[in-house]
Amino acid sequence: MENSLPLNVFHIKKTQLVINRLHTFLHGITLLPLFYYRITSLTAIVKTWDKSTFFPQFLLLISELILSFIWLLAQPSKWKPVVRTVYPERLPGDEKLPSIDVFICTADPNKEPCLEVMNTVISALALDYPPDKLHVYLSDDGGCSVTFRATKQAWNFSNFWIPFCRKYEVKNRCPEAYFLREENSEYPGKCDGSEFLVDKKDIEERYEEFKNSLAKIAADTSAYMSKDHTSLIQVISDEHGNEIVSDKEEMPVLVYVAREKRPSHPHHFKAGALNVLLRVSAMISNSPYILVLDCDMYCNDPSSARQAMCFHLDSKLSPKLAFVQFPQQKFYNISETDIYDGQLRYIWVGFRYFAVVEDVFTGFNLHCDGWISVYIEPSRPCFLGASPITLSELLVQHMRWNVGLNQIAMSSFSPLLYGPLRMSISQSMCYAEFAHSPLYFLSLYILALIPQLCLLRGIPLYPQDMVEQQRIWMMKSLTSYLYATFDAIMEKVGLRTASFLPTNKVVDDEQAKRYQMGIYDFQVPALFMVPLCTLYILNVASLVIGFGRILHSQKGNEMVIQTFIPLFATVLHFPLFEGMVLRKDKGAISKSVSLVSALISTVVLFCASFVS
Ligand SMILES: O=c1ccn([C@@H]2O[C@H](COP(=O)(O)OP(=O)(O)O[C@H]3O[C@H](CO)[C@@H](O)[C@H](O)[C@H]3O)[C@@H](O)[C@H]2O)c(=O)[nH]1
Ligand SMILES: [Mn+2]
Repeated sequence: MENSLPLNVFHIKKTQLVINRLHTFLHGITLLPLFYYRITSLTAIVKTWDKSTFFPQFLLLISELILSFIWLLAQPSKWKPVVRTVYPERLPGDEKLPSIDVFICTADPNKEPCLEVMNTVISALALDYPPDKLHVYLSDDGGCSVTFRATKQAWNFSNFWIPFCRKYEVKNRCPEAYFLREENSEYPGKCDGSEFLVDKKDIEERYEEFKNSLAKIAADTSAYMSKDHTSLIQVISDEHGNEIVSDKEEMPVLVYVAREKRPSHPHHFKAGALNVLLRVSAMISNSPYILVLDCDMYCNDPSSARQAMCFHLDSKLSPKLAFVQFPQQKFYNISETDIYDGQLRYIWVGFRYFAVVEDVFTGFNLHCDGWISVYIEPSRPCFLGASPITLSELLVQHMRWNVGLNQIAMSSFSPLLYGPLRMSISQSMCYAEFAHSPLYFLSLYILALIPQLCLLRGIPLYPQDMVEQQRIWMMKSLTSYLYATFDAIMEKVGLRTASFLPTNKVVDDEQAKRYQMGIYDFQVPALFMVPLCTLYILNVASLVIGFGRILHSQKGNEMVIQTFIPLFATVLHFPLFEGMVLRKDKGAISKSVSLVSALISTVVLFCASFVS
């Protein structure tokens, strides 16, 4: 009988949707005057053919076009944000669940430590899924005896680890992470009693033994990676002579696979390894679903497979569903950067070799063929990966990804060409955003060089009236708008009647002269000048103090971006500085205004230091 309750639901994040769309709209609107200015000034330059300004303006136009292009491509992915929730407890009984093959790839024991790889293998073996329906395949692209021997040790340890996890419903089934973080408190019900403490001590000792055995293997086995060897496929089983667990629980299958490699034959890296696993698993377990993991991505939540089944067994989704994707920015080893990806895919496409980002490319092809995918971000991350922790590793990793993205962008599979006929425009745009993101380099080089060189040569690239507009708008906002609001409120509550003060049309010669020369006339009532001068002094003071802090304190880095605002204000309103300090003419800011402003600023600064 069909269960009437849904296995999964999704909600549109309405507030996020409104914010995103508003942002798209506002950003889009602001781009228009920028391009209008760029194009009109370029046409004017073309008419006079002034080479010194044409090239910088033209390069800036290119840079802004690229940035706007990628910005535009990024919009569909923000258009309709959704959250998905799954109900694994509504899944049919274990006997009705389909079987799963887990693929784990490793390539090089020198770069991917055996202990880490084996932890991933063990966490996959310990998934909360019927053991007769779970098969874990480890592809060893290095074909190293170290990895092979370590796999056997991992199997031996799992024979104790898995029953322990099942008995105490351990949530974190990656042993290294479990012993590191002591998560028992999550399940106080199961994990108090003295029996637990005895069992835990026992399993902890076994884990130490396991680690020692790996260290021993590493010490006396060669980590040589042959590029010329036949294949080795072995279903790992209990070896004769090993301690036999008396009441042995049922275990999943673990298979070690080192594919054949020949120097003359391209092996296609991870995609090649995955396709070999597809063929090998077809002979052994041939499960309809596969879970693909990198060797550094351990299972952090044993229910991930069941969570994915909430989509695959949903009769509305399943006919078209190619894969379930879990979030890509969850790491166990980092502070705040980078990417991992754990995916469940149907056996269909084999994995595409074409580019070194086989994950993006395979996903793209599946979507082009009419398959759909779902993305789920549970509050407890299902998988945790390792991210590079040195700049060098990070830059190399991103270079590989971007080589792959460029391979796609520059081919006939370019998402904007290949996609729109096969999938929706918005979906093509999402892939195109990825594929074209390497182009950022061009924009950034232009922006990092051209305005700077033009500044040295005295060539203006942005409209002059933009500066004036900004400056006057700020002056008006800080004074006229403020007082106008007060006035209106006072009038509303009957404390004052509104009046129409006509603007002065009498022209003073000196004032007219200054106006013609573009010099500000600061003969303005103190009521207007004092707030402006006070805020200016405060901004300058905070800039100076802030810079000092950045140079002298360790946490200074956090403050860098924050100095941009006072820096901008200081530069934009430089005429106020001239008016207070440098100018001596009649239009300068009066001494009394400067003095009062300086006094108020000091009081504010004093109070601020008092508060902190
Ligand atoms: O010839 C190879 C090279 C790599 N790998 C494995 O591929 C996985 C990913 O390699 P890694 O060096 O960890 O690359 P990352 O940049 O961290 O991986 C990201 O980028 C890859 C595409 O470049 C995707 O395959 C991964 O899923 C994604 O997490 C690892 O398990 C490797 O062992 C192989 O099996 N054979
Ligand atoms: Mn990785």
